[in-house]
Parts: sequence; structure tokens; C-alpha cells
Amino acid sequence: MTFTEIVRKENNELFEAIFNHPFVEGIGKGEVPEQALAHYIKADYEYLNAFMHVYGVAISKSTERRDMGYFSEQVGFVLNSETHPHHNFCDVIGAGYDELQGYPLPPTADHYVKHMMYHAQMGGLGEILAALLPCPWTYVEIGNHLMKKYQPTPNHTFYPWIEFYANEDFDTLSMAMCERLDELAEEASEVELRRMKDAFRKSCQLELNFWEMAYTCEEWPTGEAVSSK
Ligand SMILES: Cc1ncc(C[n+]2csc(CCO)c2C)c(N)n1
Repeated sequence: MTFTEIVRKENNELFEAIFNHPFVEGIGKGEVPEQALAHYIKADYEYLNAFMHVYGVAISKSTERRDMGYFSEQVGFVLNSETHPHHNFCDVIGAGYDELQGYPLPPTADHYVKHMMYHAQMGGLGEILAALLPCPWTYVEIGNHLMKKYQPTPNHTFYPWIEFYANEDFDTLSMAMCERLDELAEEASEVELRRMKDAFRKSCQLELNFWEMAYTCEEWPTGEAVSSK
């Protein structure tokens, strides 16, 4: 088994918990509370900014042009394409995208971005990719799972969202990350492999928690945090 096959198997319970989460199930059924959609977009817009910062660190740690090319391409993808599923949620709640931008991250999203940045700063390329991979991988599987289970047609409320992640182009993106991570895992030491597994698992746990954070409109205990802008 390859490294990514092993970690996928070891974290299967978390993938299943994500598919069964009421927010994700709600996307399939076409029914998600409006506050949860708004909370998700507010957090995810800032999460995507942090994701691009991590790609920036990954570029600075790359020695091979193919890695630099891949990470810079992904920054373009986050800027220009990841906004499509966001627009679907905004349209459903009748909110303008710009109204939901610039909010401080709720605790779980804050934890998630700092976890990725920790591995980006402390680890090598393998560790960074292991921390990043659950993000595209869980979404590809959510898209495919919902497509199969609910067989949405274009008039489904969340068809654009589901189609975006179930699309083959998106699968190609996450497969490329798996392949590169498997190459790096072959050269990694035991200690590095442990750190990569830890980074991957925590990101899967934080993906699950991110859905819960949005669904429960999680906030900091005594009101909003200070925006870092
Ligand atoms: C919490 C959270 N997790 C994953 C994604 C999806 N996503 C964000 S960036 C990216 C990869 C781009 O290279 C993918 C798949 C999201 N939007 N929010």
C-alpha cells in the first residue's frame, strides 16, 4: 500500500463521520439552515486566504520547479475557482459575497489554519502536503458521495456545489497531491513519516470540526475575536 492509501484507511472513520455530518447531508438534501451557510462562508473565505499563505510557504521550501509550478497553480485555483461553490451558498441565502468577507475566524477555523501553518513552518514538503491533502481529498469524496447518494439534477439547490467537487478536474488536482506525497513518503525517515501521519489525521479531524463549527455557528466564548486586519 502507498502512504496515502494507508492514511486514507487509518482515517476512514473520520471520512465517514464527515459524509454523515448534518451539514454535509443537508447539502445533499438541499436543506441547510441559512445561518450555517453564512457562518461557513465567513470562515471559509478567511480559511482560503490562509491556505494560500501556506502555499506561499510551500513554494519557499520547494527546490524543484515542478513543485513551485504546482503550488503557484493552486494559488490561482483558490483565487479563481474555489469561489464558485461559495457563490452557490451566497445565492441560496440571498447574500452578496462581499458582505461575508473580513470576519475573524471562529475557534475551530482558527485552530485549523494555525495547524497548517505550524506544519508548513516546521516541516518539509512531505509534512506540508500531508497537512494540506485532507482539504481537497475530503471534498472530492463528499462531492462523489453526494452525487451518488442524491443524484442531484441541475435544478437542485446545491447542484453547482456538488458538481464542482464531484468533477473530474477537481479529482485530478487532489490525485496530483497524493502522488507527490507518496513520492516524498518513500524518501522520508520514520520520524518524518510519523509527523506526516499526525498532520494528515489532525487535518481530517479539523475538516470534520469545521462542518460542525459552521452548523452550530460556533463563536469565541465572550463574543467576537478581534479581526486581525
Ligand atoms: C474547510 C475547507 N476545506 C476544504 C475546502 C476545499 N478547498 C479549499 S482550497 C482547496 C484546494 C486548492 O488547492 C480545496 C479543495 C474548503 N473550501 N474549505
